Amino acid sequence: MARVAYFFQSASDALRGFAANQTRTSLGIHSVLLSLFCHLLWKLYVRRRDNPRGVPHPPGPKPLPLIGNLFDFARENESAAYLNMAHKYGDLVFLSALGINVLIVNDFQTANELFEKRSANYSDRHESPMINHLMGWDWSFGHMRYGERWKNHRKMFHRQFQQSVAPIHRPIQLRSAHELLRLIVEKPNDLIKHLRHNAASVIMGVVYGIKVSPQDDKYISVAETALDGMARAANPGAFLVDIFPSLKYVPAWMPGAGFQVKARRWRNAVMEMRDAPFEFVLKAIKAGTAVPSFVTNLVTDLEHRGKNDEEMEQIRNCAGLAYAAGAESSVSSLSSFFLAMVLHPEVQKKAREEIDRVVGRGRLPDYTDRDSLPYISAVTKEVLRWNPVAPLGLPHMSTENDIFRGYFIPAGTLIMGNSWTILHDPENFPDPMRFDPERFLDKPTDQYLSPNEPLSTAFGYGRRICPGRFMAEAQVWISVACILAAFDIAPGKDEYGNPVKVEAKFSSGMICHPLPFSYSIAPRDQRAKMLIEQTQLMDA
Ligand code: HEM
Repeated sequence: MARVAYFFQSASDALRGFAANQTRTSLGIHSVLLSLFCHLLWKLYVRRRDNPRGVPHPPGPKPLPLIGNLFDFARENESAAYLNMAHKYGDLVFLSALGINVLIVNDFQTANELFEKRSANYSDRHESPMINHLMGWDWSFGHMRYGERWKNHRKMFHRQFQQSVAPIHRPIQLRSAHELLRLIVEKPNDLIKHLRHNAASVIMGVVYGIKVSPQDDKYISVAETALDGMARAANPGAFLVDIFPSLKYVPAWMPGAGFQVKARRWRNAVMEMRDAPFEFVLKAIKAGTAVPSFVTNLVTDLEHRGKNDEEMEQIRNCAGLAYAAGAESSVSSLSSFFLAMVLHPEVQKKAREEIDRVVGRGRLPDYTDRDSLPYISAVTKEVLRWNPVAPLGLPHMSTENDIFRGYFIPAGTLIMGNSWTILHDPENFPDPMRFDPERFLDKPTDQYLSPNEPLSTAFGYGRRICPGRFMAEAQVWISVACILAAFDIAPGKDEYGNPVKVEAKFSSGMICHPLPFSYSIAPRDQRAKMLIEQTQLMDA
């Protein structure tokens, strides 16, 4: 199963990995050092040219000669490492190594000033030669440079997933939540597998109208190969071509150019992931058997207005990205929810009391209950805050040189909004490590996250903020509501029948998952089991 470090790996990993792996490459170390030297000279020249008065960079650890802050980039426990730096250096922390500049933004107001108020300059993305060019991800607008092409794709995607439209996806989300309950009853030990199937079935249903199979689905297998390739390519220092982009012109037959062969194999999966379900829907439209979906609606509308190849390509690209961008994040959020419930029986109890009082025991909750279940909404928000899916956000890139609060931020700097630090700021969220839904109860019960609310940082920043967030949040909500209505969640038992001690520990990397933990999950009682079984008939 693919673990998606989606889009591209953090600059820290790339830089640290380069240091670790360069000796293993068969390309001569001397030519690498020479290229590096020329690269640094060029960067030095650019720095003098662009910043002749030597305006200081934002504060940060003191760089060493030549290698800069190479060893200051955190490689594991990133959140803790950057939180420590935030304590030492403040809202802005600047790191620089091998000509790559990284700015870490640790405070909500500062993030707002850069990503919202100066969004024209802080909405670009860095292009990875391996991922974007050689592996073929250049069609994905999540990877695209800021500009007309990105805007057109984003606009199309937004139209189908914006706040006012997102509710039309709810029937599929509700059905998938019910299916998740049934799968858990059937095989409670395969929880993570079921969460992956759940994410895939919502996205493939909404985007293509395709029903995926819980076992060995052909579309999902291809997507997983594609995403696995991206995760590997994003591994620290995996491919020198990301440090020296001109290597992308080296032909595949040259010694040491194995990366070209791998890139070609992954590229096939990337293109099939995008093209196979799309072609299926085109055929279904022709045959008159297509069901309403993102692709069906847009293609039918386009054919009505007169075919336009560019727009058709855009539909194909937007649809292809939805699974790549959305699946793993939804899995991460719901896994964190299960971990939180194992650790907090008192939260389960309160949630269940609310559900039983409002919904009763004769049915499962649905979206019509949403306004009457504020505690469930608070649990959903707390899940997104407690363990943000992308703790360091996805790096944005600055397009032009900027002076901000008297500091020089060069063009091409990677800006990481430190969502973890922002969402654990004790001023906004007292006792931040505690999983405590009550903190959201006295706040307005708006269902959706606005950019003015710190919690929105769980979905990123400014013009790049997650365009799937309305659907994503609604999916977490309905899953949380149905699971709490139907199941008891507890720590697993050891061989003597004692509960296993569970701690909240999370993986490193771009997308953060809870590390495997012991759990037991079973229907609350016979009545809950019956309700779960009945969903099969209701949704047939
Ligand atoms: C709980 C689930 C999710 C979380 C926490 C999440 C979070 C994020 C974050 C942090 C970003 C980066 C934003 C930035 O660069 O500042 C992002 C980007 C993106 N997300 Fe999500 N996401 C989720 C689900 C989804 C879903 C279900 C979809 C699709 C239906 C989706 C589509 C996208 C796309 C297309 C981008 C790229 C936007 C761009 O570069 O313009 N996400 N998401």
